[in-house]
Amino acid sequence: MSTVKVVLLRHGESSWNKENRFTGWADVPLSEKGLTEAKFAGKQLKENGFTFDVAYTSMLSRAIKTLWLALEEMNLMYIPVYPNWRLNERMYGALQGLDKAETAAKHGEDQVKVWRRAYAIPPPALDESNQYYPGNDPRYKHLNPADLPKTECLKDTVDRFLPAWHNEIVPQIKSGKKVLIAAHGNSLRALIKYLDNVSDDDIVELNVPTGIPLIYELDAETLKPVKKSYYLADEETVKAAQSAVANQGKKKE
Ligand SMILES: O=C(O)[C@@H](CO)OP(=O)(O)O
Repeated sequence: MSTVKVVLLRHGESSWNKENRFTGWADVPLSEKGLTEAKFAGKQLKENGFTFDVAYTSMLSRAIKTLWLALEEMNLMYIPVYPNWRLNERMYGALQGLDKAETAAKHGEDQVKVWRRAYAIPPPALDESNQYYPGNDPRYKHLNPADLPKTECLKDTVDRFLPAWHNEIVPQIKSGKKVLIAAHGNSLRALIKYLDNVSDDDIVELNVPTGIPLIYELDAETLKPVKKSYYLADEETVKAAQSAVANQGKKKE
């Protein structure tokens, strides 16, 4: 059976990850730590013998910059890079910009966990006057306004991500290209849910750390995983980074 590898990379720490604010489609930059994580991810990929023919990313700077820095480390700045809005982070609606711990103190940790991780329950929507409404952002001017979300649960993110997977990314993989996907915590959870067929309940507990490449080995025909995906880092580092993400929704003591 022939197999293909596809690599998923969540962007490095952003300034709002650092400040613990809900981000979604808000276009915030990488923090200093995030810049370092992105370069380190590229270094790790190179040292482990990975190379790529084509890369996909979102329309958001933190994922694009992560990809650029990783590709620079790998001497792969010449490969085609396709930014696609369908790979954007899950739209966090009216929560965008709010402090996660303060929101937990105000509405309760359980409610915040629902807003952060429930599969089918979206956070409150933003309206068109909100500074983060994507309809006011020139990068989305070619999109049908009906496609622009005002909030999303993970199910909505799955629904808008998968057309990019099936129509853009899969044909590249099938033509023998090695693909790197640089995206976001929740947009990658959407893809992981699909690839691993994770149940609606189990996906609630799945967290993706920043800046650590996640390797999928897929059957070249069916594009189903032939073994469990793995991060390019030791288990302890990954677990600590995943629980740090999970704990962002807790109140401050
Ligand atoms: O704020 C966000 O957009 C995401 C990713 O940073 O956070 P969370 O892990 O809370 O879904």
